[in-house]
Amino acid sequence: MFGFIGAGNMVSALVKGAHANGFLTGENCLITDKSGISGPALAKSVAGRYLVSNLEVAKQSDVLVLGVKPQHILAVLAELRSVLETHQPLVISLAAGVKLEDIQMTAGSDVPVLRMMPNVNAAVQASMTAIVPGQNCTDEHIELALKFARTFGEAMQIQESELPIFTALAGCSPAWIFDLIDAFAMAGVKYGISKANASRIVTQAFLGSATLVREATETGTKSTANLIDQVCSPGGTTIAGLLAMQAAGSRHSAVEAVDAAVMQDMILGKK
Ligand SMILES: NC(=O)C1=CN([C@@H]2O[C@H](COP(=O)(O)OP(=O)(O)OC[C@H]3O[C@@H](n4cnc5c(N)ncnc54)[C@H](OP(=O)(O)O)[C@@H]3O)[C@@H](O)[C@H]2O)C=CC1
Ligand SMILES: O=C(O)[C@@H]1CCC=N1
Repeated sequence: MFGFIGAGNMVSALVKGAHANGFLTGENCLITDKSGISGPALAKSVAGRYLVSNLEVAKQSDVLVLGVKPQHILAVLAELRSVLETHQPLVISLAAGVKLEDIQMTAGSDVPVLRMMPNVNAAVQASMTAIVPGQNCTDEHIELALKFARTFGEAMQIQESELPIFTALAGCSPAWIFDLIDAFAMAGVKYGISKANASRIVTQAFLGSATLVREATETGTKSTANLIDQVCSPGGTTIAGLLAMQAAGSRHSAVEAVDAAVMQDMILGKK
């Protein structure tokens, strides 16, 4: 049985993806929340069961996914500690920043805990998800977590020290990419195209470019630099635009975004 505490943006995306895959069904999915609004709606959409109490969900779950904000996760774990120590479900934290050490200490020293960092693209089974197992996780726990994560995209096991940069590059980047898509679409509007058409054009460009990069890098045929060269005709429109974009700080702003996210991850971890 999979239990979800929190039914917000991330859990909704992940449950939707895992349900589309057929992994989560009405039979193996329990959901709870705080307000009694988002949880019942999510449970209904996947034919899962909504329970009003965190403790009830924890008692009935073999895998307990904590999808509450980083600021709330330790309080929720403290509330559940005695149930977790007795039942020993695999506890999966989605929280950015909050360290395994703190999760373990609050959940109880024998409880298997694991950090997972998915992203909202899980809703369309296109997340890039990392898992970091804690000291009590067995190979079976790790396999189960990877199997679960692969129902809503790709998944990999990494070290906890790599999670801040992974969180920036995979967890946060969808928002930055949505913002870029919106910015290019607004440029289309400036030139008289409707926002809807401009968004559709730009979205297909992002989708196609990402697919091409993945194919070229996986087959080892071309690097991203080769692909850039392929589009930039000498004296053409693309090189003019690319140099303008770089002069405006596009590359620097990407690194600045990552730096700020990594810094915020550290701040969340200290709270
Ligand atoms: N959003 C994202 O793209 C990503 C988020 N994450 C992580 O996922 C976690 C959730 O983020 P996100 O989904 O965006 O947050 P949301 O605010 O959308 O959702 C948080 C959920 O937690 C519930 N909640 C809060 N307190 C309690 C409580 N005491 N008991 C039970 N439920 C509670 C809320 O209930 P209610 O709905 O009733 O208010 C809500 O459903 C965070 O830790 C974040 O770091 C990780 C990767 C990506
Ligand atoms: O903004 C956040 O903190 C969460 C973690 C990664 C994406 N959203």
